[in-house]
Amino acid sequence: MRYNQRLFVPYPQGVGQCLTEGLCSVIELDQVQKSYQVGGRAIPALQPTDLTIDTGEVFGIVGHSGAGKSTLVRLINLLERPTGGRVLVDGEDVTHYDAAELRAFRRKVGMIFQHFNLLSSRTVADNIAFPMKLAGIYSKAQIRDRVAELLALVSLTDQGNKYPSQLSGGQKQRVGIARALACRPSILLCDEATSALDPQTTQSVLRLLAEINRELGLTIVLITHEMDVVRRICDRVAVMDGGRIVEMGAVTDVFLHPEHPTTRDFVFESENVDRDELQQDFEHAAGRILRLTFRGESTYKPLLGHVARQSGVDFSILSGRIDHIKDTPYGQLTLSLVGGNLEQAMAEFEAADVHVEVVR
Ligand SMILES: Nc1ncnc2c1ncn2[C@@H]1O[C@H](COP(=O)(O)OP(=O)(O)OP(=O)(O)O)[C@@H](O)[C@H]1O
Repeated sequence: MRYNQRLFVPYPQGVGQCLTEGLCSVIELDQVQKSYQVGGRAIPALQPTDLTIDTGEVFGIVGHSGAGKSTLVRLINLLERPTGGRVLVDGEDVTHYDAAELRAFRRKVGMIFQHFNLLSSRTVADNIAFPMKLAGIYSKAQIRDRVAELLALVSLTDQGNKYPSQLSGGQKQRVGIARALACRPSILLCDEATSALDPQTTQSVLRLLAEINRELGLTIVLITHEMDVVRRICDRVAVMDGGRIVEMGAVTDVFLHPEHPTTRDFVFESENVDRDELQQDFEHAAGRILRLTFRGESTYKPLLGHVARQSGVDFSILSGRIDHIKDTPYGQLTLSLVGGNLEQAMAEFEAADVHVEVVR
């Protein structure tokens, strides 16, 4: 039998057991590519891609419409078959699984969707139970207990007998999350899971996903077109454009120092920065313009007054913000500086672990 025993030990030992060993759910794409056949022509959607997502990571994939995000994610659970390359989970090539192996594999990879994809004619409890019933390996008691556990996990204990049409968008997505977790997957794929929700509901669904990641140790792969979603819960991010990954790294690095133009667009958009307005402000400002990036501890240090006194520079603030990237506080300030010793001021900022970029 070719089954990866760690992935396919059935409930209840299953994934919990392999997670405590810290072994489950490393996803590797090895030169994976995908073209769709349209009218006899091959339309490339994903160029050959190498990617490793580690156990317990929250990995974000951001990109504009048509960039290839959904294709990439659907290749992970083989909802799409690659036209080339291999998909490996825990070092095992899953690309050539037969139908039975694929069914077992998919139980270990939950998925949630933008429009929830709930069965409207079934109650909340039945929606959550559905994948377990489909799997045909769980007893009635196991299903009942698991549904109760999941309703509590997503804070819907009293809603089990309602129908999806009686729920808000946020509640529907909570049902979607509970259903995705029913068979105790080790990987959760989220395809634009918060795109149909208002900002407040988005926050609460993201908080729930972060909690699930932290407490259950699930690996989460999350597609979005909003950098803000990435900033709030992801550890690493890949930015996609034209069917390829154009930039990838820790969210703090990519977000604070974006290099590719597409990444820069996403970051500016998420910061609500109007670049034309900013440019006009720059034109009115005297002296040198510096962009300072504070990260972690340095965010809260009373540094500006100290540097001004030491170096004798005068400054005015052109733009600024303080926020968090996951749990790390950061700040960004754009200053115009006149007089004094500019070199000394820059050296003082850098000595305090502040990244200094000369804008003008
Ligand atoms: N089933 C399909 N048949 C033909 N072409 C497809 C199919 N699915 C996707 N494509 C094409 O592949 C490319 C990538 O699509 P994909 O859905 O992966 O992008 P995306 O980044 O997820 O976009 P969106 O954010 O709009 O969902 C697009 O050009 C799209 O038109």
